[in-house]
Amino acid sequence: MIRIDSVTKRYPDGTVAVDRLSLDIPDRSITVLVGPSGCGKTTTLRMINRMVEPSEGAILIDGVDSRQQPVNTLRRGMGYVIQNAGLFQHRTIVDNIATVPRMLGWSKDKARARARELMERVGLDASFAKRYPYQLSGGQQQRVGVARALAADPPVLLMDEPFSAVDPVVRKGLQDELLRIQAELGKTIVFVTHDIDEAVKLGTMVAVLRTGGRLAQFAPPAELLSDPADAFVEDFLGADRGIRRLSFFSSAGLELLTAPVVAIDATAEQIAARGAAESPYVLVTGLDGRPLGWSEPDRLTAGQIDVGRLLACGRPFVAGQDSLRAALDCAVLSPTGWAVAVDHEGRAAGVVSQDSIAEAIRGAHAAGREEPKTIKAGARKVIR
Ligand SMILES: Nc1ncnc2c1ncn2[C@@H]1O[C@H](COP(=O)(O)OP(=O)(O)OP(=O)(O)O)[C@@H](O)[C@H]1O
Repeated sequence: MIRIDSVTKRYPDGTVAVDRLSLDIPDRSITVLVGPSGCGKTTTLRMINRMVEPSEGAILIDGVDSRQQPVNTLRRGMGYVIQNAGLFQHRTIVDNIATVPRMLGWSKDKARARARELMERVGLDASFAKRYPYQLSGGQQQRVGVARALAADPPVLLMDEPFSAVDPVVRKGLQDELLRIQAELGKTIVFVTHDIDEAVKLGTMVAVLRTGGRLAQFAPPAELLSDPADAFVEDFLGADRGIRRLSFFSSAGLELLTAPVVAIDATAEQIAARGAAESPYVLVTGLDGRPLGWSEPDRLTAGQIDVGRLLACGRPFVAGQDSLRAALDCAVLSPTGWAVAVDHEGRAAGVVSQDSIAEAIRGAHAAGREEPKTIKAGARKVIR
């Protein structure tokens, strides 16, 4: 565990960047530092690897004051990733990634083999190995930055706004990749961002800092969204935190109706029977079970169902895997107001109305109120 123990940083010009900050950063999880510009996020991160020395207080790594070990030893255990990756422009990708192993005295072959293995892990095609950084996109360079930080297999990764300079689609891909890498490798990651959505998506724990480097709240994201500590945190979280909180509730408990689902080769009797079921619409599927579209039952003619005349079924959600937020989104966007649930193979698993989803949300909130406040770090993950 990394313990930030009542740390203050006062720069020589008198600026107090961090003010008596205390945080316990749990192992093998992602802790996000978030807050407005100038609130001391970068300063805090840099105090962990001693690029900046605290003016007061201490940082303990597994109970030992970080000043008790040589700074090089400390940094060897901490990969560091920054915005725009900070790659060496005159080195190939493979040699950029091999930098730290080479510094540690690995042979060139061994370091390059390790670099190639990491390229695959961060989703970079092997054909990039011999290229130079300028021949890669911003998102690809950022992946190289992550691979380079992982090269010597440090237990800790410090990441300072690593994905801020790339477009939203690439950024989402990088975030998903980081979550996957974290699940696979179990690193202790401290991640700085000013983007609260990124913090909520990535963080096992989120520390919200306010200007002056003071801690406003330190909590798992679901708790942040349900119980912001004060008006500052509430404001920082933004207007739709109620909807965003639904990302933490599973769709597993939704009652799916299968009666209103008919296959494209349905008989007249089957269509008539479905018409009497609980929904004013039926969902037509292909012979493979995949949803094709909605229709009112009396508009369907057995044996002659015209797929082109069906109402679009929109994006379905994966029953049990996706969140209540995803299910609600599907229902809101559906022309019928009903969401389509599919299984992992994309076959229709049933349909669900907005009313049922609203009921499930009420149930989830009621259950949430009964839960203990302290959620164990690492015990939760945003569903989708
Ligand atoms: N070397 C320095 N000398 C004096 N003041 C500094 C120095 N570095 C940072 N500061 C000040 O300390 C405060 C915190 O800066 P820091 O970079 O840690 O904030 P931040 O939250 O990471 O900001 P941003 O999101 O804009 O990167 C700011 O007011 C900044 O101007």
